[in-house]
Amino acid sequence: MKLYVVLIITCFVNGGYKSNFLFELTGKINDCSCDIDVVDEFNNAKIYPRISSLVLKDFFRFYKVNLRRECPFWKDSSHCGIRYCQVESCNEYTEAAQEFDCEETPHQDLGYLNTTISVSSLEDFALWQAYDDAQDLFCRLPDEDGDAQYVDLRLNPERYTGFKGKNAHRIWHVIYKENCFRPENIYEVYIRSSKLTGMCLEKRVFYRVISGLHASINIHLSAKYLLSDKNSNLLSQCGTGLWGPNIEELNRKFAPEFTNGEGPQWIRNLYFLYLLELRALVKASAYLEQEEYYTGNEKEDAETRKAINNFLMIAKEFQFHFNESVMFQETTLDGKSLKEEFRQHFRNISSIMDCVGCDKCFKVALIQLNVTADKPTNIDRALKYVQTAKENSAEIAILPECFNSPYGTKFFPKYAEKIPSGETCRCLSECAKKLSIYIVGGSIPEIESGRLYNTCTVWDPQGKLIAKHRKMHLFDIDIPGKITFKESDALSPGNDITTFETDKCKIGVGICYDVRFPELANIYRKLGCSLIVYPGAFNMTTGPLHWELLFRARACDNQLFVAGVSPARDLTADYHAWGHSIFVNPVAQVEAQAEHEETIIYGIVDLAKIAETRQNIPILKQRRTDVYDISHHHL
Ligand SMILES: NC(=O)CC(=O)C(=O)O
Repeated sequence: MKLYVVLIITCFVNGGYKSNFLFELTGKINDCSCDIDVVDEFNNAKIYPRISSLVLKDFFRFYKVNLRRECPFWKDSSHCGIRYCQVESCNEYTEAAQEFDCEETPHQDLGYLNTTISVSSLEDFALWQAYDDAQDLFCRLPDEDGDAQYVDLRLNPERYTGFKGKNAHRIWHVIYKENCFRPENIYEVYIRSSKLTGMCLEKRVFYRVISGLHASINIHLSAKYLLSDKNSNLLSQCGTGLWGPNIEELNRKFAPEFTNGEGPQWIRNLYFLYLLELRALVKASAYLEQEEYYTGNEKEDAETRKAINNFLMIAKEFQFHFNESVMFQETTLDGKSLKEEFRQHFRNISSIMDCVGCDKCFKVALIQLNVTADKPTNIDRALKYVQTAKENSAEIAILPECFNSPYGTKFFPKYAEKIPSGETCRCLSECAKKLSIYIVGGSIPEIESGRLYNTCTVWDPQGKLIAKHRKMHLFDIDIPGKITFKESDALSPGNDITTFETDKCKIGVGICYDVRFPELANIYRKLGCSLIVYPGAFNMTTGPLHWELLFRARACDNQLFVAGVSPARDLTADYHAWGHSIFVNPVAQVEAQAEHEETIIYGIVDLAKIAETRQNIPILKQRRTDVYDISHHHL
């Protein structure tokens, strides 16, 4: 058993916050025999310093959690909010206290989940798992399932909750309305403290625990608030903005004048929860004193054990513990069923936590550009669209194949540039840096050592060239009476597969005709790509025939996201592009598709969708590699 709950609560209650309130909180803690000041003194002097050092121990620092577990109660549409999961900024309390009137506009850095774990930590986790597996576990632990992963709590401070807009309210509504005991004829979501006394002790306790948890979350969010996101950039790690305490926010959440007088009661409930958890730890001390706190590092494990024992000794010294022995006294059927109801409600609330959207997604912009014969115009227009993409919160902007030159072998020598010294590259680099955005630079004719290539460059938000893909499969086709095209008359093929990393996921790159070759997409999937981008210019013959089919097929085969970005159709040009830029999800559904005119379409890459698809239709695990080798067959 880990001490997370009490750790969290005690950290919230630690001194300091009280002096920031515009109101005083003193006196008795409801349903307990102890004063606020007594708890403060005990906590600040004895508990908080110990917990602050305990949370740095690996055993507590790394927390195993399944971030992908389905919400069992409703389809969680907050799953993939734009940009990061975040807590909405709130203006004022509404009638229903503890509920804010919130704007939907996200604070851009809030909620970014940092899943960075060092290699040595990963090695340690394997040891921990082996150790856990060897134990006799009598119940199914919540973190047992295969999709659970460790997160480093130090890298994911409490400011992150994943709550967003209506979904956050829905979660609290369901918790309070459907999973809290309520006095009869009270229909508001939050029960006024004066009405709580109409319920028996057990039901009051339940309500106070939930309200205390809610208060602790709100205090934490105010304590680590995004004060300014000036220095942050879209794909950089969490924390590049300026974070700190927001006293106004704290007061808006708790001051009596903003909360119909209820805020101070919510804080009292947090104290109540603190006492209840302290008591729970003391009750479990016999067990906790024997726990090994195994992480594989003997020295640290011994230190952790020692620190826990010391902590428990101190906790036992506290004289005003919550007296749970007066609860569930009735041996009647009613008394027993109340206890069972208690258990069920707590279980439900734990499951509801899976409905807290966890953002593992990002927005990509597919820029269907009208390409002209004038190179500077093309570049200029492309960059303007990148700016629009950024303004619409896209984190990656993708340009079409041959975006700086008309598509045709006769044009390639004239428009070709060196990479990265050519003018197009310089502009892309500058733009990526200025806007702090990833740019997948469609493709341009490249010249190197006298050879021409059809090449895609990728730029990171610092303006650095992080990948370069030369079209591997040249577009040489002949459909009599329809279209004849021979890229190999002018171009040489590239010989390298190309991926690049963002801090969200790995991305594979192909160009147009490359999409027809499933092997390439298959390799990208094997390399761990979550998205494959194909700048591409199909035409009026092959476009209607195969464009959508191929993108859906690549997505379907590999259960990942696929984006195809075409130039807009220009009927005055030699080559009539099909357009129809397309964004396909891992279940092979078209999530966005353009017509043939110049436009931007957007797609959301939701990494959880990939995991879900692979779990639901596990083709990647069911491959019969034992029978696919044809070298043994007589053909
Ligand atoms: N233009 C291409 O490279 C490919 C294409 O149009 C097709 O495959 O069809």
